[in-house]
Amino acid sequence: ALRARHAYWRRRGVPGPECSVPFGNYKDAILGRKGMGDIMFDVYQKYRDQRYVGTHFVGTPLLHIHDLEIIREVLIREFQDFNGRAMYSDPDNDMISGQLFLLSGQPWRTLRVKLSPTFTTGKLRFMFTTFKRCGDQLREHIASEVRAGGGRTVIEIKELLACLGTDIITSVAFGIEANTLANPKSEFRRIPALILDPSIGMGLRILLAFMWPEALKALPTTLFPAEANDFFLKTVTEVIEYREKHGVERPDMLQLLIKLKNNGFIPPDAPGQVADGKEVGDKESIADGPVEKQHISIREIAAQCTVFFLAGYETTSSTLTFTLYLLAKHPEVQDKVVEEMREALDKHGGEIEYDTLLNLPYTDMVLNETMRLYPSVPFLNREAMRERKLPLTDLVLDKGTRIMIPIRALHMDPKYWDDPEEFKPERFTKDKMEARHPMVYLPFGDGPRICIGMRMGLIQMKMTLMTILTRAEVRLPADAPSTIKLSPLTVGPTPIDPLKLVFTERA
Ligand code: HEM
Repeated sequence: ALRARHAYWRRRGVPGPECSVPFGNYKDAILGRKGMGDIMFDVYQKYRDQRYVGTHFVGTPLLHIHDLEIIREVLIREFQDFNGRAMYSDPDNDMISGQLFLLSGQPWRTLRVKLSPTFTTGKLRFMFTTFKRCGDQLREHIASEVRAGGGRTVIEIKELLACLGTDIITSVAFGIEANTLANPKSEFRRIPALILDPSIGMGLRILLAFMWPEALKALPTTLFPAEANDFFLKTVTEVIEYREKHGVERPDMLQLLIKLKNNGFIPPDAPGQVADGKEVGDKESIADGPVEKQHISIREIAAQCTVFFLAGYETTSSTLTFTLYLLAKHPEVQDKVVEEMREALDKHGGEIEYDTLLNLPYTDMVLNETMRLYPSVPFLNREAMRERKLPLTDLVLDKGTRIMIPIRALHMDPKYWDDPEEFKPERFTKDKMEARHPMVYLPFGDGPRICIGMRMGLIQMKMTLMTILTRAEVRLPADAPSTIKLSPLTVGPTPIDPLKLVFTERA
């Protein structure tokens, strides 16, 4: 029966690699030897010139899109027919799985419209004081380490940035100051590690959530360990009850979600403020006309805060880890970044404020180049919401067909990038970006389902880089590895070994 299912794409004339029984094309991912993104990368290398390619995850057919115009149709122009994720989501039995990243169709649309006002530029400005407090703690932490080392010290940056990322997102999403930089044993470090640290058990659950959700639903387990689900629900419930009982308000995301719970909407910004994913043309717009009042329950808030935590913490802290590593490896780039930052600081009275971070074009280029080499999410996934032809082709897709867009492979294709392995921020000057097809670079996805936290992630990363680099110079130690070894057990790029950098006080 499996052999017959493995003929699914061949019967439709779709090219692709041979399947083996029982795993199809994903044996190495299922056995924990390679990441899902690596397999899509390999398929792309072999079938680079095919517009699309079919593979099978056990018995489930997946369609990989390589052609940039088809990608644009799926993500943007024909989005209404491809808005789903085709992922595991079972909110009735597994509360945390009722969250934005996992939903499809109308439930996704409704929730995205409700949550978008949380992520506008106006709301980011409102929450910035909360970010900044964490930045101040980071500054103190680094200063005291460097002082203790007599002006120079070695710091393991993966852990440092994970603590900082945890503190920022815990503060902004849960309204709690965890200060894990000072308390590394906090539950806010231990619990997310159960989900995010490389492990066979979690790796397999996430693999199934992406590729074979029916199997995960049939198992007597939730997506995340029960201990983590209970922890997130309990935390959110307690904080909300406390705030409501004592009339406490705080500039954070949770406050906005409490407003959604009680009033059915989040107050809009002044005109001209935009939310990620909402500046799209009529056809792609997700909200037609005014949004009705829609309340949200405490359990729903807990599910969203949890995804904000996981999506916001892991992506930004790993991108920052790679950025600092690359800047340590390329001191001339680091010098230019610091020069730009110092000028911006001078213009803003020496303080890191929201506005200080808005005009840092070279730093933006460096972050873009880092996310090209190490995209936090190595592929995008979509679902055909009805039977229809794949845009710009005659291939008829069944309803529910899973579509994969191998962004890391596109980011590394020599057809679009000279010397793709090299770190060259100059690829991202305005002119060069305008000259390139927009679909060859997709670190935040695109279309109405683009990362909802893009601006927040970028602001957070620039604040952190400015906090660190204007006070300390970072360099690779003499025994540093020339490349970073990545875990095959996580979806995003996760360094296996500790990553140490030398921090020296700047004059
Ligand atoms: C470096 C930082 C980040 C990167 C590279 C990143 C990347 C991504 C990507 C590639 C997607 C999928 C987009 C698509 O399917 O087209 C996504 C979705 C998402 N991201 Fe981010 N992200 C980052 C930071 C954040 C932050 C800070 C938050 C929240 C606090 C966040 C929350 C989300 C959510 C909720 C979704 C699901 C959106 C939906 O399905 O409608 N992300 N992100």
